[in-house]
Amino acid sequence: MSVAIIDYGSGNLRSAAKAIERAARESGYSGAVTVTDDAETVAGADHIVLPGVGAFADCRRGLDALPGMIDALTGAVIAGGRPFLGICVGQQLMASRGLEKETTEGLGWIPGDVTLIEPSDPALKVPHMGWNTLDVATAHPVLAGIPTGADGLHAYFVHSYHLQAGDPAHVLATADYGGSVTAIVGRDNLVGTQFHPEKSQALGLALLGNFLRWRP
Ligand SMILES: NC(=O)CC[C@H](N)C(=O)O
Repeated sequence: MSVAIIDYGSGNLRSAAKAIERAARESGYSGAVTVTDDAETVAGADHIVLPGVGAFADCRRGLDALPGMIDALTGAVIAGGRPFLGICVGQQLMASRGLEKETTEGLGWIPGDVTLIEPSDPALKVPHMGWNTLDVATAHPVLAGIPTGADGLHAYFVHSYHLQAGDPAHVLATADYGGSVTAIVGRDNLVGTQFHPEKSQALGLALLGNFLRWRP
């Protein structure tokens, strides 16, 4: 058993790795947690996590720059059906395209574009930065046991863009920020969070533990 966290120079990996290690300990996950830039390690992992901060295009370039990584990732996740978690821009990369500053091709796993959020209330600043609750559209194993809705636990967001899925069934949860903002996308063995589970305290720890237990 192993979980690979892909290191493609996008930063923020330490906090993601630490949170996943803690979730692994607390959920009794016995596998290794590895931060790696090696395509073969990703190809052999049982669970795969793609974090990401910064601009969509920079993240795409970073991923492309790792020899064999896109093929290894696609092989493991799409052909192999291994459980995948994208975090923030790692989640945005699941889309067909990112429209941040320039148009950049995504992995195309969740049809749709990553577009600027436009809160209806001008007092709400972009980036959307801070804590927000989740409204669940479709119950999902990674959300098992997590209180959601207005009285639910809070997730931590830092973003200006979100994934507008072409198929509404791919949006598993939203947050309200002057309108609906995509919070979690997914289908089959794929899941992605716009918020940062590694900074989302109780909600994040529970979600990461659920992800490690997930056998889609
Ligand atoms: N938090 C970030 O790194 C920002 C992610 C992405 N560029 C967005 O604004 O949606």
